[in-house]
Amino acid sequence: MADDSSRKRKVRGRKIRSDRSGKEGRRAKKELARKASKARSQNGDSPLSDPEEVEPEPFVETDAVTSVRNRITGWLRADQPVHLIGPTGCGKTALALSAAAERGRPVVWLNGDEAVDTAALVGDHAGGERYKEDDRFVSGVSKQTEIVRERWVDNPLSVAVREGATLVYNEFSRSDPSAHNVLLSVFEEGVLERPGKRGEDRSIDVHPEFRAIVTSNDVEYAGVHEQQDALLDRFVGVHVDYHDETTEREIVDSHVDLSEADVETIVKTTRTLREDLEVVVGTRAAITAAKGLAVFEDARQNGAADGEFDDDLLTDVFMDVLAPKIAGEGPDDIEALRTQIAESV
Ligand SMILES: Nc1ncnc2c1ncn2[C@@H]1O[C@H](COP(=O)(O)OP(=O)(O)OP(=O)(O)O)[C@@H](O)[C@H]1O
Repeated sequence: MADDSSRKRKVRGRKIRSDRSGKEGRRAKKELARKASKARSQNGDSPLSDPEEVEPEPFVETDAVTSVRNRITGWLRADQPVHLIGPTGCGKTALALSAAAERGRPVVWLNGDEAVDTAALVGDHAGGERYKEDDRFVSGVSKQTEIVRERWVDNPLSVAVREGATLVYNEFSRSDPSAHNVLLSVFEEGVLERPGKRGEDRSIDVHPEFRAIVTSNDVEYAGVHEQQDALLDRFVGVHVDYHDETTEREIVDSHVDLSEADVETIVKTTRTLREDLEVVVGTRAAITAAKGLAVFEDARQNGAADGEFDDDLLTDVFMDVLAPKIAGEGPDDIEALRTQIAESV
């Protein structure tokens, strides 16, 4: 994403820095969201989650961000499920949620992991209700019947296809590929089969407004959790890369209360580390480092200007932020990471 495409900006949502006008703005926005939600339910839609409320984090829109988001919403309008592929922490989830919110339909959120199977997607029997009927139709003779009524509980995919929601399925490639067989008939035939369910409503007709956005890490996309081609072919794949420097600065700035010069230093350091290190250094790392530097009072050398942090502390902070990425590795690797960070800083 080019730097020059980031001039126009718009910040939506909540900033940590809060002033009176900000609070009033949020109150007005909440009120609008409440009215929108009411209007939607009166139109027959089920407000599963208010699209205004699925975006509690600040969302920065530069031209570059808006352009990717428009590609996503465009494909959704063309009734194509969208697969967002990109490195960890580059902003896929934020984009997916923003595109979903833009549609003004209810949003259903799902996180992929090993434990997600077909039942976790479509629903399951949640035990049975058991009761006894005791007939004493002839004096002295009694007939007892035990009745077990099964209770079925729908899970996110069933709810989303029925209600015409936008399904945001984060890190979907972390789930077992066989769990996704049910998605094939959803995209192909417009029908969701619920394998465990008995009776006439075993399948659900997919609502015409149902849409899906899935995200995956570009490493896992090609890794052990490879999903079946037949499914991946149904999606359009939108590749998302790290944002340009100006956008990253805007994003960090929207999350913390630091001066522009401070944010600039943090983002520059993050981008240098991204080039120099083997571990993935996403925008999330920049935000976390900025949150740390905002609270550590000894972050500055005496008399240092905005944007100048104590080198050792900057190293410590980025070390803490990135250390989880080499968790489980030996002391040599930890030391090597520290040395590399110190050199880059
Ligand atoms: N446009 C944006 N406006 C504000 N914050 C953003 C924006 N894009 C990304 N962020 C922030 O950057 C961080 C990383 O973004 P996000 O979680 O969307 O990345 P991701 O690519 O989905 O990461 P992962 O691969 O780990 O799921 C989050 O804290 C998010 O709030």
